Amino acid sequence: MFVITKEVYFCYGHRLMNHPGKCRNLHGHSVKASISIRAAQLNEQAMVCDFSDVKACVETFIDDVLDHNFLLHKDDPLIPALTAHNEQFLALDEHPTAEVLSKMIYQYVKQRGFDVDQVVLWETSSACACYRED
Ligand SMILES: Nc1nc2c(c(=O)[nH]1)N=C([C@H](O)[C@H](O)COP(=O)(O)OP(=O)(O)OP(=O)(O)O)CN2
Ligand SMILES: [Zn+2]
Repeated sequence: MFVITKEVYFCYGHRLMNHPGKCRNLHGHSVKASISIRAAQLNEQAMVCDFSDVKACVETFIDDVLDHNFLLHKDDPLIPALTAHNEQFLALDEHPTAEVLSKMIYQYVKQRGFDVDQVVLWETSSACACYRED
């Protein structure tokens, strides 16, 4: 099995509403997502696939949905105030943890036909979450 990995960088604000510590406060991260694609056989270019194809796929999702957005749980009481002030946010069914965001990226890239091995989201330089299946 061959595995390639492409890294992409982006930013978001969020909070973890039920967190017992400081992560319940509004704060932001400048993060790295590592998207790994696998293949049992290489293509005619001797590649799993081109790094740039992975980048083009994932950047569409990240630019449109996650980058410089404000990620909140759908029950966050801030949402009515943000809506009233016409501020942008993304309401999620789950808390916006690194685990949830890595799964969102995984599912998007998989839906676009890539055989995704795993997605790792580095939320800080010392903390990451990984989503994979099988
Ligand atoms: N399993 C998870 N734990 C935490 C998440 C998460 O998404 N999944 N998120 C947070 C915070 O949002 C934020 O990422 C803070 O993380 P933490 O590593 O605690 O950040 P610090 O910089 O304060 O940690 P240091 O130990 O000082 O590096 C919290 N937990
Ligand atoms: Zn955080």
